Amino acid sequence: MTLSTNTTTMENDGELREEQVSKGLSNLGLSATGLQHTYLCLSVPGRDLKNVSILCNYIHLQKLELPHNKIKDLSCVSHMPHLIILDASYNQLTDFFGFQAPKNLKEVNFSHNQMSVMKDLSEYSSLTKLILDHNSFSAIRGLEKCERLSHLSLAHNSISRIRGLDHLPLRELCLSGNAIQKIENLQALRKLQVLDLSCNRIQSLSGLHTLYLMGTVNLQSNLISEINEASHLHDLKLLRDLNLLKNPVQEKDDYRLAVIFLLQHLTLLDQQTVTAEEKVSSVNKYDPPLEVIAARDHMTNLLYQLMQPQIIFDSTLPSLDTPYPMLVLTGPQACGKRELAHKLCQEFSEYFAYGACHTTRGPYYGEEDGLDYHFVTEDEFQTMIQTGKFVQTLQYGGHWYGLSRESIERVAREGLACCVHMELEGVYSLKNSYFEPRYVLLIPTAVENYVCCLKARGYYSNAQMETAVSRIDSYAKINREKPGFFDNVISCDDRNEAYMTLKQLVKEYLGVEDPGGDPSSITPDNTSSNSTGELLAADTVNADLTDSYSKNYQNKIQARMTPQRTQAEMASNRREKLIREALNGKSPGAYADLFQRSGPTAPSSLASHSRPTAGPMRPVDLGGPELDELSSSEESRASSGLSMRSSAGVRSAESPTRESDVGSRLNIEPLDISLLGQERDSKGRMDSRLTPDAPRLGSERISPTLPSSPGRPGANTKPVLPPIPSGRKTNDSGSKL
Ligand SMILES: Nc1ncnc2c1ncn2[C@@H]1O[C@H](COP(=O)(O)OP(=O)(O)OP(=O)(O)O)[C@@H](O)[C@H]1O
Repeated sequence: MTLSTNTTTMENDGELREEQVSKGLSNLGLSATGLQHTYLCLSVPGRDLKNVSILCNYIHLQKLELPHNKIKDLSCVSHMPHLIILDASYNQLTDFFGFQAPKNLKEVNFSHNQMSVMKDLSEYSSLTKLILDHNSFSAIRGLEKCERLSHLSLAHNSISRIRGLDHLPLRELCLSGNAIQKIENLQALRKLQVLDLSCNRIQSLSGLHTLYLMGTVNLQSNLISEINEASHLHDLKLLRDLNLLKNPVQEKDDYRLAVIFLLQHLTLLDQQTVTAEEKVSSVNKYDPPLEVIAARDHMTNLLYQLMQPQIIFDSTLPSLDTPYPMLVLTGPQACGKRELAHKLCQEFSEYFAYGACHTTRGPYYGEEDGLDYHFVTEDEFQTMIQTGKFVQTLQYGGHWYGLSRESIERVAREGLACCVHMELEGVYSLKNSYFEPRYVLLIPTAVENYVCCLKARGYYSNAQMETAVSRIDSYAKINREKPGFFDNVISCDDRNEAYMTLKQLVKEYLGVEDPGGDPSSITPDNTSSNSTGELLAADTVNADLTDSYSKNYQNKIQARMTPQRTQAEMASNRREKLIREALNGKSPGAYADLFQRSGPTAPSSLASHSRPTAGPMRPVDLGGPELDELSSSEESRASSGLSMRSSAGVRSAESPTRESDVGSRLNIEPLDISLLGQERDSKGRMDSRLTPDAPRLGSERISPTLPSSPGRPGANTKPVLPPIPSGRKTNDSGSKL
């Protein structure tokens, strides 16, 4: 602190007198660091002084404060070799540093004077702070050698270009109120922390992206009109305070949220604190996490569904307590999910049928409406959303995709499990629903092969391909970080191998032998019937799926499907007839036991012990409530579980052969995908074929009694894997084989 003179008498000629000096003198001072220093200070503010030549005699002054006077000449400073701080603001100085350099001069304030030209300050190498506001400078120059200058202010001058500051160790720079149109030549100011460029004519924020220590940027009252300009500041991780007030960009819709999204480290925007709520809202709006996308999608579809007139018993689908078996193949676009789903449904037609989604994209070559997708217009799709037809939807690659309730029901009415394919968001969305599918992730591990597949299709732009490739990581990350999210993971680098693995997996789920017998025994271009009487396309297994698109994939599929569909239809009709009869009490037959007991809610392969081979069948012990405890809900289940029962994985108690099969199958356990994720990490590639025998870590075992998604409705009451239908086979007379 300095002591100011209280002198009341002042000579009219504006000359500083001895007695004023003596009153204004003080030898107390505090250094900027707060350490006590003894400065020899003179402070004579606001006395209309014009002539301070008397100060030539005060050669020991270290701090001189002469603000708010009318001084035009400061040459006396040349006689103060020890001067450290000089404040000559609000005077009439025209000469910039019009004195010989005091060797240790550190801080100078010449603001509110009449200077117009900066001169070379090479001799002032000790300068740390220079305030030159409200002068008439039109260019910055002469500072090159000021190697300690950390604070420079040239506000309210006539500067139109930023230059002459290269490599200065500036921490604060103020160029407010000039005529600057462009942020330039600041790249080398690596230590800059505070920048004030307010009240200029700046339109773009480019030119700041390398200033990594920047914490505060004031751009109030400029001409910034695009929100995207904020992305130039994206890499400035220490930026906390940004002021864009009075810029045209403020008029943009959602300006604040958008800027907060782009600059998530901000704590102050336009002089207002950025709240945590704003940060969350901005992320949810501009880059919603998959969970949020899925939650919104689920909410939308559920709400629209609930808004429709409800029809009791119009659905064969289960309720919250009775999961309907579905198989969901997921993975990045063009990884072959759809082909594998078709193939699987074809070969396991007694168990699965393909659930075709709706899409607004046009059919690719060879695709058929109703078989691959239901191709609909944008309007039709939106109408379907608003009439509550969808279980989930997704906008992907500019098109809508949606799985309709009817697509699933159509399959459920046949007594079959529905097999669908979808992207990750769809999986998240389904996990919100009352469906409890098994999710099999098909993931490319050889990226080059995958890119080749994408290119081979010839449908996708480079950007689309890049997106698809980048999503591989999303799938891998989730698999790694959320053990149990996918029930199984299969590498799809080789489609044939992938199919064999998938098939093996499904057989384990179902607990069946190969429905097609030994595939290697099937010769191309023939069909044969296997032990169960199913017709199999001859090249089902051996077909080279990798280039199936180019080989008119559709024709092949159709050729294979036609006889089988007939077969499947016959089987379905038989099942439906039997179920109806059973419900009417006419014929207990093959389905009677389905309505008398509670079916297991996870594949028997997960059970830890075998069941008795005869007598009333008990559910596999999954660590859940005992059969007796469940019996109270059985009647209601029986009335609602029309197709669910037939597809609930209940095995026949009357089939010892199958029971013994079950016993031998009890060793088969679900693949340990958490381990697989780790393997992929450590090896860079997953094993292309994942077998149930794959090694696993005991601690990472998936417990069948664990809820698959904690917090999900019903998750605490259901096992992780819902049942796949037992695929009860019937001969023509309807009795079990
Ligand atoms: N209802 C849906 N919800 C979410 N994703 C879906 C849905 N229907 C289809 N998809 C996915 O949208 C993506 C784009 O579909 P597209 O038909 O272009 O690819 P595809 O040829 O079926 O891919 P793939 O060969 O992997 O099956 C695919 O990954 C597909 O699985």
